[in-house]
Amino acid sequence: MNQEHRDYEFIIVGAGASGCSVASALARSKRRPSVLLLEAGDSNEDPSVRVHGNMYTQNTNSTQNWGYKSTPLPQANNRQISLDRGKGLGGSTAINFTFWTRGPRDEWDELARLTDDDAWKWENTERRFGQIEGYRHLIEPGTGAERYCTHGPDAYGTSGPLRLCSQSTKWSGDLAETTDVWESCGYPMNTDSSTGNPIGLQVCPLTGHLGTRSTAADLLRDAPGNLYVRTDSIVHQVMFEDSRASAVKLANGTTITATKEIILCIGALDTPKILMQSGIGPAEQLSKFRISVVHYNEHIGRNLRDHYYVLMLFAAREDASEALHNAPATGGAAMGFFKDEGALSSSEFQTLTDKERGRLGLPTGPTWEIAHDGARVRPGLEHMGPTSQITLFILNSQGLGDVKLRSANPSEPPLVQPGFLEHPWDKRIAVDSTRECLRVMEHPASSKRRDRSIAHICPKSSSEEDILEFWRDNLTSTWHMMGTCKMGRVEGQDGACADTAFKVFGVQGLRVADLSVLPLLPSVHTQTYAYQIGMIAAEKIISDYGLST
Ligand SMILES: Cc1cc2nc3c(=O)[nH]c(=O)nc-3n(C[C@H](O)[C@H](O)[C@H](O)COP(=O)(O)OP(=O)(O)OC[C@H]3O[C@@H](n4cnc5c(N)ncnc54)[C@H](O)[C@@H]3O)c2cc1C
Repeated sequence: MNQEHRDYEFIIVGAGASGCSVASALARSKRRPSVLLLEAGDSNEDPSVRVHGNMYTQNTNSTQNWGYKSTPLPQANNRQISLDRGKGLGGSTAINFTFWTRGPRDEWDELARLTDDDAWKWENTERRFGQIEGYRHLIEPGTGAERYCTHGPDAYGTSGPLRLCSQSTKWSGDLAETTDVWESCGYPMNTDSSTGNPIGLQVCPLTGHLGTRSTAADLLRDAPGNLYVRTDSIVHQVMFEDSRASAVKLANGTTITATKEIILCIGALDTPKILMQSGIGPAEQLSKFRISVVHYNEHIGRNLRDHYYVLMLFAAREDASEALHNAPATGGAAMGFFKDEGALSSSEFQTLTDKERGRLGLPTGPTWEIAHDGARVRPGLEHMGPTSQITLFILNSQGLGDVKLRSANPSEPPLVQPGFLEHPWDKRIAVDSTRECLRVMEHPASSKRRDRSIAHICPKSSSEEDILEFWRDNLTSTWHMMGTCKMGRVEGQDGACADTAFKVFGVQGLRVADLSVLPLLPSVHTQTYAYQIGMIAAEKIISDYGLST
């Protein structure tokens, strides 16, 4: 085993949204501690991997994606679902679809209540967003776009390192029309979702600017010399002296020592895997693979939750994509976050816990989402001619999955079994929301560009049976996995594996600061939560070690 000569005060593993946030804030703190950021993938520096126009396809670049797959899922007709995870500086933010959703203020406040910590309160998360956002307002007055986006340039932070932009310099007629169609069908407009209320039709910002994707790696720009970033460094194990995390062991056998703490930020699938490989996890997993026990915790790897979606494709009369594709920032999806009010009085609702019922009732928390994009000819589907696509997401999915070890070999991917479409609540939302999408496509307002007689990919009918079969054939992950190392006030209570300061129970010197720790599944896209987790963890570490004085 090679022992590296140099020690670091802090070692952060994983350079995604959360890892870059922790590393950047710790390294810039007044005391300038030595911080090593270890990332398995490469630097992602090549400009070709930053083309914002590839926002929906960057995840197909196999060098940037771990390429995990689920186990065959009976509730998805035994299909193995792609569980994309980004690799390289920026992590999943380097391959994601770039939608920036600040989330519901009520859910941030609920996180503050669950953790008994005001750091999570909306007013504090709003302040932190302001610190990292570098928003550019591209809505041009006089183009009609103001009707869809009433906020000004200051709704978001403007001087942070993470470039964001409003969706398009040219407001495509089709994008506006698509939004109008939903409005004609009774859905409300939300012209400013920066305020902590995502409900309604909106055009949310994207993480990119003037054709270039922004990623979490942008937080590392101009970092001081006490931040050491090392790519192509796969961590296999955390090493312990007694029960104190003291070093990490890399795939090449090198060990590197941390004198203060090790912080795992490798995402909700790899974090439980590495914890188990390091001897922290359920007894059954540790004994099955003969891993020396450091601390038993039956909940590591359990409570996996995620959003999932289906795509529906309908014929369109003409290709309206020209304006969008020629714009420096592409996008062109009319988005909508909606609450299924009917489901809130359903029998399926009654099957939920009091806690979950309370959460679903929060005024700003949506239950389903659509991204309805412009009519266009799609690569690989040219034979269909122009099509219009609805992506339909279930946001508060209740099914719990798990992450287990595949073998004792840390190079093997984890064994992941998501709990998609298992819970009656999920089925209820899938049926209600799919019927709504079909209703919108049937509405006379849709007829201007859509050829309503042809649906290429959609349920055979609006019967419950056909809709659920459609979901089983088509559902896939939204890659918003979380919850596999939940935090809580007491070990084991509600599945808690780490305390509310992110410290892993039962050991010292080890924190988890990524989406694994979230005790509730956000009702919007998750990159914003991963950045917040990193920033909040950094605030706690800085305070614990007096690094700001
Ligand atoms: C295809 C796709 C589309 C998405 N679209 C959106 C979207 O539009 N909007 C949105 O808000 N969210 C989106 N997301 C989700 C969002 O990007 C993630 O929730 C967020 O990036 C998670 O942050 P994280 O820090 O927890 O993990 P990640 O960003 O995944 O970072 C984890 C890092 O750890 C590294 N790592 C893993 N194992 C090891 C190891 N053993 N040793 C060293 N390093 C390791 C990885 O290589 C990676 O760089 C999308 C995700 C994907 C995959």
